[in-house]
Amino acid sequence: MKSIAPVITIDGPSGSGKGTVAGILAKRLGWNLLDSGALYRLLAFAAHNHGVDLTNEELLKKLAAHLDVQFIAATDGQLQRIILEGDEVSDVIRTESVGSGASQVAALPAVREALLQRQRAFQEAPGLVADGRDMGTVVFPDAPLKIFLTASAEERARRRYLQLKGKVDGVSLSSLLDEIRARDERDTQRAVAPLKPAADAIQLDSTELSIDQVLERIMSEIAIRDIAG
Ligand SMILES: Nc1ncnc2c1ncn2[C@@H]1O[C@H](COP(=O)(O)OP(=O)(O)O)[C@@H](O)[C@H]1O
Ligand SMILES: Nc1ccn([C@H]2C[C@H](O)[C@@H](COP(=O)(O)OP(=O)(O)O)O2)c(=O)n1
Repeated sequence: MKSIAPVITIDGPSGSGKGTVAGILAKRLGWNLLDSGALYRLLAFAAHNHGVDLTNEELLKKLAAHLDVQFIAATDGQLQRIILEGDEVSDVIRTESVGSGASQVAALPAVREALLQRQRAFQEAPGLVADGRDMGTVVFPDAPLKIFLTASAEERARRRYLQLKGKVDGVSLSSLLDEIRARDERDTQRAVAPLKPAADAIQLDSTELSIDQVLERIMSEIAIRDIAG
């Protein structure tokens, strides 16, 4: 019988720490990493480059199905790199305007459908850490460990502000808070695969926790389940 690689899903709103925690966990376990939000960001970015309107579901579906993207795994001292149509876009897709575009295209059912198999293809031995909004509910419903990571909107905006300050011109805490709230609203209210905890997810509020404390909690859940060998 073909053994199926285990998956740890980490879902939650923007700025809760999913990407950071997923990246460290994948490295620690020696597992593959799926940053599913990057796929929606890449699609929004590619649509902009090709002059495709973010409401044109038919064309976005085609673009999603043919997205020419490579994820180059993190190495010591280097984060994962993302290449779109031959160009490195690891940093440019991280702006809040691309995030907002990602949230818009992500509300379209045909786009989500077109990206589903691409995401499931990341489930390879020895295991996968997958972060996003619907990893535990839709993409990997059988995952043996599902985390739903949250934090207050104020704390998430503060984290984003610290992250972007000095790198991006004109960032303000109050506009980041507005953008985060608007994205939360769109991501939780959409009809298809909305942001919500899976029934069997462990909910972790990181507002008062450091990154190390969050990791410690997740490592203890991994140990309890004995899923990482
Ligand atoms: N528990 C935490 N405490 C303080 N800062 C954090 C915590 N978790 C993440 N961060 C920081 O917050 C920012 C956003 O984290 P990120 O992992 O990108 O969130 P997400 O992927 O959920 O949007 C990063 O700069 C990260 O270092
Ligand atoms: N599995 C996913 C991942 C992201 N999305 C959408 C919704 C999000 O607002 C955007 C961007 O996601 P991303 O995880 O990169 O955003 P943050 O790092 O949390 O700010 O994409 C989604 O609908 N489903």
